Amino acid sequence: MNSGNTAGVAEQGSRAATGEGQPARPRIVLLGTGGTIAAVAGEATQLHDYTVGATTDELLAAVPQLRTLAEVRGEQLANVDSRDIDNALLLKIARRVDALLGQPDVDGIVITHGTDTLEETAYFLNLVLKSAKPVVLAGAMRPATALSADGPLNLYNAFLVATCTAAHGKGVLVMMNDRIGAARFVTKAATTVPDAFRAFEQGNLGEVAAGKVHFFTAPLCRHTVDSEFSLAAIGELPHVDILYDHQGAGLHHYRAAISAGARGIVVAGCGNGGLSPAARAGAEEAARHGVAVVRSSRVGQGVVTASADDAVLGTVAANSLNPHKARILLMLALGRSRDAGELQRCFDQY
Ligand SMILES: NC(=O)C[C@H](N)C(=O)O
Repeated sequence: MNSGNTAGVAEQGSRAATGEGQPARPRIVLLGTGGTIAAVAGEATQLHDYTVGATTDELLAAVPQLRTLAEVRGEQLANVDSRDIDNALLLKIARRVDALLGQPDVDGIVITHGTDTLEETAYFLNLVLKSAKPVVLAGAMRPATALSADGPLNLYNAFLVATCTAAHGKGVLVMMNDRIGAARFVTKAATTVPDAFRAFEQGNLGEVAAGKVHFFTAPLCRHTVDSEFSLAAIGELPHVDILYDHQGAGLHHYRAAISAGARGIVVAGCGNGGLSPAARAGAEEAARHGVAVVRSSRVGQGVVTASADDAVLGTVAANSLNPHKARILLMLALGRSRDAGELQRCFDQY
């Protein structure tokens, strides 16, 4: 049985034998949140301007093969475009997943989700869930009504992964276009093609090929059962803004964020998290107001390294987290400490 960190073809899981001597199928909950995987359009050739609305029951009915893999129960948590997800809905999703994972009659969870902000929800779950049971997010780049819709196979593959013993303990996973991504590393890197999700520097954890799950590797950053963050400690998430740096940037964005009550600002900085004069002045002003500033990058790949300037400005380097994932971690880390050294430790470990 391949249930550890060894690479290879993974076994599908099963439970105790039934009365007929057949192993019972794992019990998987499908949580629907919306997205293009649940979207319909007027024409099969219409790949944009579609409407999110297909229910979890309809998604399950469209892929009857799921029942051969698992005992499935569907639950509709939301049905929205993922850009509509706010902190309150993010917490609602996380709390429901957490509660389900605590039930002995749930062996794993598949979440359908819009792809635009899928990596934010996946990374948040990766940091707060306290279970080794598989949690797999799947989406689609084409609506359910499209020619060559990618949703049904992404969903089937997500169930293959969620019912596979090797998926245990690998953190929250993302299943798109036959690839198994780690929530920590995967990012949406293209606007419309089905092959939109990549982990440029770190690669995929595995792949589904010919109906078999292949794991290549496991993520090393702290996650799930090894994470210090817990939903129980969170009332509401603090206000953290992302500001995009550029030539000719203005200080007014920083002032607006501070006066709107932000407790943290993530700067999508230039190159290796470099700050323009306005961003630098913004970081100084933020420090005077007790607002944490994290330097990420607008580049999209690579590590933002700690700099001597961080000690001067009180800023924190985002490591290899893109700005939107840095925001997720900063919201959680601020719930524990505002100290720049502590925040940097979090960015180094997660
Ligand atoms: N492909 C997608 O799922 C995009 C969609 N607009 C979303 O909810 O994020």
